[in-house]
Amino acid sequence: MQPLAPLEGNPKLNPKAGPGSSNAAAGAAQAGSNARRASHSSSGRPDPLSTITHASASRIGPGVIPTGLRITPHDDLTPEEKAKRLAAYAAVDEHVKPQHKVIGIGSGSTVPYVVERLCQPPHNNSNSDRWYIPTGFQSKELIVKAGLNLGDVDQFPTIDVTIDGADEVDDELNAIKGGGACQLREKVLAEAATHFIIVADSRKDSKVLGHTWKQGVPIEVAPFAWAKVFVNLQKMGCENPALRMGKMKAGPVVTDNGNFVIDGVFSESYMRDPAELLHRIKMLTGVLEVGLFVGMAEAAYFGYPDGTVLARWQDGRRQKVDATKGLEIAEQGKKV
Ligand SMILES: O=C(CO)[C@H](O)[C@H](O)COP(=O)(O)O
Repeated sequence: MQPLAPLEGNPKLNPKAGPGSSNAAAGAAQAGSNARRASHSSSGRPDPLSTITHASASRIGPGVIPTGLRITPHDDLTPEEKAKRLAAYAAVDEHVKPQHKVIGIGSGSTVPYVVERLCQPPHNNSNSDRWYIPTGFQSKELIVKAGLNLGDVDQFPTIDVTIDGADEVDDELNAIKGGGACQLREKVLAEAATHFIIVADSRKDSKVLGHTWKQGVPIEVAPFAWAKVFVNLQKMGCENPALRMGKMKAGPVVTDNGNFVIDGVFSESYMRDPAELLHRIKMLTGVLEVGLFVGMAEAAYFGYPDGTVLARWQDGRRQKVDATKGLEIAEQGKKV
């Protein structure tokens, strides 16, 4: 087997490498990936810098051209989906300001409505010089399909606002997250954000964690260490920890970071002190992140099936919010 030729060996880029040259085949194999990116300096040699793509030019597979977001008419949504949309719209309208240039996008089924609203007036007017940072594959696709500028947290370690879903939120805005196995990146983006805002439907609005989310606390672990962490969780009193298994895939769920997830149910006394529980689980060697977000959210927006949205703040304030501003577009089922 020949190793892949260096960029210079690509016959499309280097006229000297003819069809008979040893580099031709390997060069042709590379052509697809390089031709789009490479440009040439005046000497005719590829400019090495041109292989570094600007983040906004990154595209996933067939979605090379942004497809835009199809907005489902509001009346066609189920009451739960309407509630998610209203919560997302309200949070965007209240927290994303024109001066915000770096926005973190969470994961789950509520977050697409966040992106939908960000693509509508007046928010879309600020999008050309804004960067969007995903918390995983799903949100990356959302950003790319919407034609928004895609960045990453290593380029933007400080984020203006991150908006994300949650599996359950308690009275003090502590949250369980990781139902979609994205908790590691989600927590990095929540922590990097000046404002971290949760959006959810009313089923997530709870008093004590574990009351409505019965699946347990999602814990991301290094694959080789999963069994050791599993036993340590049992020793802590975790009830029936479960290695999360894939659907339509033999074996465990593998996160966007290549790790496994253990879901651990803990007693109510543990769940009433999520800061202590988080600390204890995180101290287990092999644990990479815990889906307990303690004291991180500034506000949470809960959509109710009757069309109202409740905003809860970390200081205990509760407020009904008008979430209907963006619905004019949503009601028409437009594409943005
Ligand atoms: O933490 C998450 C993914 O890891 C999600 O934000 C959480 O599961 C909520 O998802 P949804 O909006 O679908 O209820």
